[in-house]
Order: sequence, then structure tokens, then C-alpha cells
Amino acid sequence: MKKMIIKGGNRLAGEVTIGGAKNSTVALIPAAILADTPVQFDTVPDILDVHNLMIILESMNVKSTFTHGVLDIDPTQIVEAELPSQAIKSLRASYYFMGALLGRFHRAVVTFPGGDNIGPRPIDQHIKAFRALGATVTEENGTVHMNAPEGLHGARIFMDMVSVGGTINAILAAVRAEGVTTIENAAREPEIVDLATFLNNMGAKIRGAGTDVIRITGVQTLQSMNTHTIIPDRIETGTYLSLAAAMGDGVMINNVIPEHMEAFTSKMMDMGVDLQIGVDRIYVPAIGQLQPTIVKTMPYPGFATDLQQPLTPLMALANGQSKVVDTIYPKRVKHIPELQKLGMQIEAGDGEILINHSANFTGAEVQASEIRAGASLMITGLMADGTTIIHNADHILRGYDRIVWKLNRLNANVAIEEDD
Ligand SMILES: CC(=O)N[C@H]1[C@@H](OP(=O)(O)OP(=O)(O)OC[C@H]2O[C@@H](n3ccc(=O)[nH]c3=O)[C@H](O)[C@@H]2O)O[C@H](CO)[C@@H](O)[C@@H]1O
Ligand SMILES: C=C(OP(=O)(O)O)C(=O)O
Repeated sequence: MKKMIIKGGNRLAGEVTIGGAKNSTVALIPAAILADTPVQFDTVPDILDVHNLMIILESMNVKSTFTHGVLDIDPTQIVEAELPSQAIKSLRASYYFMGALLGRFHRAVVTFPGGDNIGPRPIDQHIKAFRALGATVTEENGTVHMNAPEGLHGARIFMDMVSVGGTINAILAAVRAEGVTTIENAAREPEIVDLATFLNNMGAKIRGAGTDVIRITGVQTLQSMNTHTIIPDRIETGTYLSLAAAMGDGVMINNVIPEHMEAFTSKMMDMGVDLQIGVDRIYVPAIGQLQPTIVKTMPYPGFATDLQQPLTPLMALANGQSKVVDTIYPKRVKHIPELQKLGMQIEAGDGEILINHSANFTGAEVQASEIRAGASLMITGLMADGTTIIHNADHILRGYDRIVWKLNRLNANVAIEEDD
């Protein structure tokens, strides 16, 4: 495990460029094994999840190389193999190999995924989709066995709740299945549209991605003709928007799709941050007095659960009490005791998080229990006097592209070291 060391208090200024979306990338890489040709992705974030997915690909004899943000994957010599359980458990999205392997080989054996420690994360909707498409699915000692000896066939799948992972896994399994699949009550996240764009450019027939009804007509082959450029990361963008407002004297955030940020940027503007939103970048000026606000997390286009913690340090600067209600992950509260150690007036109430005005933060030793808890600690550490040490910083590195380099270019003083 690694630790992040932050010498806080520096005012931030300059420019930062957002990388490709983690939650697109971690679906696109498993999707690549559905192709009958090599594939290439551009603006790939340099994050631990990508390196662990490359280890999983390697175990199936799928060669990949990653240089300067370009990831080449050659799935043409793929073989069925036991997947490395350590890499599978290191990230949530390894569950996409269930749908992708089912789509490719009509069978798969995958251990339960890891990912962030944010409360229960069942995958019953994924399994419901695989069964609807004709697979038998059994679970034994944390390993899922899937089998469709006659191949997969199109089906109508109604998702009981809006699930990003369930929707993506259903697409991956259905894209080469025989016949037409309809996914109803589908998730509408931009990362799902990105995946559909990649697959459609290879010959898939996916219609309606970005709405709550997705129709897929199965095709026999997928062949890549061009490089797929991954959409910018909405959550990385929100994290930099928050830290730029909290500690910045003028920060330009480049490579942004502002339409993906509306729930977040409108909340910041309500608080009193005078964001200047361009076509593909957002300027964050130095702030004045901030108003408190209320955040309720929702599926897209609502306020993302992954952004409630990154906004918390900014809420603590507001002139009054702010409130967070996380309807997606009500138990996503592990950041609270750690932020208290840094001096934040924050507490868990009845199904809600209350954040009161906090005048001063002081550096301390804290633990990042998950990626976005880590992001809120990182921002607060940048605001604090003295040194903050964030243990378990690997959680942050799972999803923040070249974070030390990007922060230090903004005049922060941040380092990553091996932890004892
Ligand atoms: C790799 C990736 O893209 N991760 C994102 C994805 O996670 P993930 O895809 O795991 O999250 P889901 O959208 O599936 O989860 C949404 C809600 O549905 C519940 N649920 C989900 C599936 C299921 O079969 N049964 C069930 O009950 C979950 O417990 C949760 O309460 O979306 C989350 C919600 O926006 C984000 O926080 C994660 O960053
Ligand atoms: C919860 C998250 O990620 P994952 O689903 O990969 O654990 C996140 O990115 O905030």
C-alpha cells in the first residue's frame, strides 16, 4: 500500500487537463475481448484499475501495451483461462468479464469483484440479465459459473433498479447474441453511451444508449476500424472543480464535457462559485462567501454518488449547514471520522450527512477507505495547515490519472511514497 503526503496551504493556480473516464475505460477494456481484430483506445487514464485489467487480459493471452495514454489490445489470440483472483478483486469492474466472456465463449467462470468499500453492492440484476439471455448461472464460494452451451439469444430484460454495471453487462452479453435484446429501465450514464459508441463503430447494433430503453440486435462479428477516444472523466472533473474552488486563485480545467457536469456545476453555482463554462473547459475563479447547499445523489443525470465526497470540503467552507443524502449508497460514510481528524465539522445523521462551517483544518494522519473518501481527504489536506498523510492511497490511485503530477503543476505540494 502507498501513502499520500500533502503539505497543505498552498494556493492553487494554472491549468489541468482531465483524463479519460475511469468508468468508461474499465468497461471498454473487457469489451475489447469481443472484437475479432486488435483495438486501440486513446486518452486512457493512467490509473491502477487499467494496470490490473491489463494483468487480467494477459492471463487470457490477450496482449496489451499502454504508452502515453494510448492502449492497444490484441484479442485475436485469446484463450479461455483461469482469471487471476488478486487482480479481479482489486477492482469492481472486473465483473464486466462476466458479460464479455459469455458473449465471446458462451461460458465464463469469474470470482466476485472487489472495488470500493461503500456498503452492499449486489449483482443480482447482472445475473438476471445473463439468465434472460439463456445462460445458466450458479455461484459457489464467491465464484460465479455461467454457461450457455446453445449460445445466447435476445430477450427482454427489465432492470429492477437502475444499475450502471447491470446495464453494461447486459449489453456485453447481448451484443453478439442471436436476435434482439431490449433492456428496460436501463442506466443512462455517459459511460454507457461511450461503450455503445465503441461497439457500434465495430459493427454492433445498439440503439437508445443514453435513454432508459436500449435495443440491441445481435451481430456475428465486431471489427475495429479506428481508435476510440474515451470521454473525459466526470468525477475527476468534479474533484478538480471542487478543489479549485476551495483553494484556487484561478484554475482552468480542460477537456470537459460541461453537459455531463450539470448537476454538479449548477450546485456549485448555487453555492456562489462563479464558474465560467466554455465549450470544453471550465474556469474556476477565486471564491467569495459560499452558501450552504443540499445534495441528494441520484442515477444520471442526477447528482452522482461519486461526487458527494469530493464536494464535502467545499460545503465545509459555506456559511451554514449543508446536507448530503446518498440514495445510491446510504452507507457511503467512511470519510466522516477521517475528515473530523482534519478538523471538519461533519457528522452522520439519520440517513444523511451534515456538514457545518469549519473555520480551520489541520494536517493529520488519515485512512482512505475508498477512492472518493480519499478524494475528500486529499482536498481537505490541500486546505489544511501542516502535513496530512493519507494511508491506503492506492484507493485514490485506482481512479485518479497522474494525480501527483497534475496537483503539483497547480502549485500543490503532494507526494506518493510506499507505506510501512
Ligand atoms: C465501475 C463503475 O462504473 N462503477 C460505478 C457504478 O458502480 P455499479 O455499476 O456497481 O453501481 P450500480 O449502478 O450497479 O448500483 C446502483 C445501485 O443499485 C444497486 N444494485 C446494483 C446492481 C444489482 O444487481 N443490484 C443492486 O441492488 C446497488 O447496490 C446500488 O445501490 O455505478 C455507481 C453508481 O453510480 C458508481 O458509484 C460507481 O463508480
Ligand atoms: C465507487 C467507485 O468505483 P468502483 O465502482 O470502481 O468501485 C467510484 O469510482 O467512486
